[in-house]
Amino acid sequence: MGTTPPSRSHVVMAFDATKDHSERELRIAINNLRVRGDILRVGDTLLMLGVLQMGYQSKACPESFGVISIRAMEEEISKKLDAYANMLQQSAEDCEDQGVIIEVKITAGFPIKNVIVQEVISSNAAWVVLGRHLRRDLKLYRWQETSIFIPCPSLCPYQTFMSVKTSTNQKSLVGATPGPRFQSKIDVVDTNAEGENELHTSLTVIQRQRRSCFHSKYSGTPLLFVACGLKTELYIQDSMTFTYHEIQLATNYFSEENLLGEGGYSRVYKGKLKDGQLIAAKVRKQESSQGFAEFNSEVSVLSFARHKNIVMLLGYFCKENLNILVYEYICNKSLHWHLFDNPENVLDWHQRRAITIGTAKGLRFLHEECRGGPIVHRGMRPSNILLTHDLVPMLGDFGLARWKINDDTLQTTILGTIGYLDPEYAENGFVSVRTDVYAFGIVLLQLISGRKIIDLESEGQHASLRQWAKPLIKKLALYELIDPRIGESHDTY
Ligand SMILES: Nc1ncnc2c1ncn2[C@@H]1O[C@H](COP(=O)(O)OP(=O)(O)OP(=O)(O)O)[C@@H](O)[C@H]1O
Repeated sequence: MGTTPPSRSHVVMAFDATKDHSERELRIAINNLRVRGDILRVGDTLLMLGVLQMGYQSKACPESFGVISIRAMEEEISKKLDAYANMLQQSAEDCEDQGVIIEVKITAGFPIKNVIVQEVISSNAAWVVLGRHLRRDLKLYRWQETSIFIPCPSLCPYQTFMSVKTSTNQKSLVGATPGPRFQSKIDVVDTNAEGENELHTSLTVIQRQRRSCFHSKYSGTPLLFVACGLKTELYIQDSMTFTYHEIQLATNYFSEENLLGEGGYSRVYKGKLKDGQLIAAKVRKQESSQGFAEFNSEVSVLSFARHKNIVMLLGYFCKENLNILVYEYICNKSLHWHLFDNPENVLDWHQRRAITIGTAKGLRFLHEECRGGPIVHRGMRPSNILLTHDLVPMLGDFGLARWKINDDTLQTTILGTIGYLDPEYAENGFVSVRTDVYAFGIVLLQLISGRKIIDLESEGQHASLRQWAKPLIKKLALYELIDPRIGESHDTY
């Protein structure tokens, strides 16, 4: 190998993203790089650079580089970025154990070699590893005087390693203007190369990048870094940390009077912070390992899911076996309490309608608008819908929530409450946003009818809400579904 590269901070692994690469192929390539030990070191960043040769069209026909083609490219890049981020999840976790961060970047540009060169310069890379499809292009580079080529084990599809001198020889090496290191949106960059011979071509690049952030405790966290390169997750974690003492004081040392309730995995205490903010502190039962998974899930999901119909996580405390989540306090109990435990003040039709719409908005936000991809709540039921004093619904209890990084259904352990589980999930463990939509449908039936999942006062099949409601819905006898306690107050339309 000879020379030691001047900078060890970045290693670029470039591949042709126009071609298909399997997860296994990428994992083997990265593993091979890791086990060598001389290229990737602790503290390094491995940039997985996928190059799409889409810009070629634009070069041939620049006027076609309009809004439509850019949009198509953006979509293609986003799709690829999601797919590769997904495929690299496991490798990123492996690398993280070794102190190496993986970044994924998809760039559409032409000519492909200039795109790589630009990236090498802008990331100040110490090494470049080229995928086999790109290898033949290597001949075109004038890098030989500063490069060392290393043959790779045959299994590895990334067959050429190259060390580049990034500090002194940048311009003479490549002759392309360095692009911005991180971009916060998709950018179109046109640069005229100033280098020699074949590198005298115009370079058109559209790119998008993500930095991997694989939470060491909750691997379901998606890649959220679109381009800015900031470690958003770490920032949130640091700023959201409470001390144990703060929570102790706020809850009057977790006194019984402050106990709001007890779930399967935790106890929830009301409290008041020094600045007057009311909180609900959810303390995990130490014996519960499922509780620890739930704790991580809530932190990961609620750190990013902020919406007017979603309970806000203010912070948390986490030390060894002691995990506490700190939420804003929601003052008016749960929908379950209002529907089933508060016979004196029955919710009227309009209130139920507003609660339905607010709940649906919270759910739509999770499924369609949340940063980082769809979130499946998996615990949609009236006891997890908290109400404010003016009956605004707030979705809570994200212990079972999962990121859904792509559109495929995800198979998982079946957790949830019987009666709200859709058949696909209950029978096979396939979870998707439809899991929540089904549960929402059941909650909707409960809001309309005021009935529990199992009505102990009814007999036989009629005891089950779903079996009771289904034939009525089928024959469109919808008025028969309506809670008799609200009489004629409903809006027929
Ligand atoms: N942010 C909050 N504000 C006010 N009360 C809350 C808040 N979060 C939870 N609670 C209340 O604390 C109690 C326990 O909540 P938790 O979510 O742990 O229980 P659960 O949903 O009943 O049970 P499980 O965890 O088994 O699903 C419930 O009565 C709930 O209404």
